[in-house]
Amino acid sequence: MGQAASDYPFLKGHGTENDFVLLPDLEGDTHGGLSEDEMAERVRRLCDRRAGIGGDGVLRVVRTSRMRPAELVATQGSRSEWFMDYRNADGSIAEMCGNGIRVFVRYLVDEGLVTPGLPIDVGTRDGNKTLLVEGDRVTVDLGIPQVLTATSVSIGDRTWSATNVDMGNPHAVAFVDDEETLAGLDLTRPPGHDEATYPHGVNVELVVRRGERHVAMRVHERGSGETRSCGTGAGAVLVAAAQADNAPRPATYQLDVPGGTLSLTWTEDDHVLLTGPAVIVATGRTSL
Ligand SMILES: N[C@@H](CCC[C@H](N)C(=O)O)C(=O)O
Repeated sequence: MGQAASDYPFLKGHGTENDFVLLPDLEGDTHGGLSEDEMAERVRRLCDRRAGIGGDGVLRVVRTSRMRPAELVATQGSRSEWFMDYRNADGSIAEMCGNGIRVFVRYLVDEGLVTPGLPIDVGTRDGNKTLLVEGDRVTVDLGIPQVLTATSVSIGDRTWSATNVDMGNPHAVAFVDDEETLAGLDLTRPPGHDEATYPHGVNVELVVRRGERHVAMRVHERGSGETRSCGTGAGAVLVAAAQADNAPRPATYQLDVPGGTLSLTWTEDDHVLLTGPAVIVATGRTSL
């Protein structure tokens, strides 16, 4: 009789339906021994929506001090006790995940590992992020965005000029004419983009206006495909919209995504704050 593959705990959660498999690995001894290739393969199996659990990405929850020496460079000397080791559904590593980190902190609160109502620090490959949990809402400070040289994106035979926003990870934000255009876009494949501008790929947000300080988006995420929300993408949309509107700071926008609604503020000191729900919906064990 063959030996059963060893199983390990997981949780499933989402923030405005940007969904994730969480892997508690607090001491780094459950997944920390895998090579990068083995971990990428595990992530692909977990995120598979038919043969796996299903998700836009994986959030490994690990103490910063328990990251392997080879991974420590990624923590950028983080002062946080907790590190969000994030991977996209295709197994690729990304610098940051704005919805994922909110779900990550929901897990820490539920487990009694941090205190709600007080600022919580989490390390990421884009440095330290600070979050606040207030009831069912979780706010993350996404830091200071960088607006880079304008670019363009294309879908089918249509091309739009786009705002190039670095939120720690790369984004291109394009405004389309109307709701009908937005609803009709084919996002089953990555939108065309300038490879020289985005040598490591890009997350593309397509946006329409719905009212004053109120916009809606669809998103194609690098490494995950079309998702129902994207937190860093939401931050990039805020920046592009507020710049286009010449909005005084603090500038607060409502952003509708297919999976719900997010609130965003660009503060006087240049930080982008993202607020919305973040929930855990299942827990279990798997040997995937
Ligand atoms: N869904 C995330 C973004 C995840 C990373 C992204 N796909 C990338 O490769 O940069 C979010 O909520 O920010």
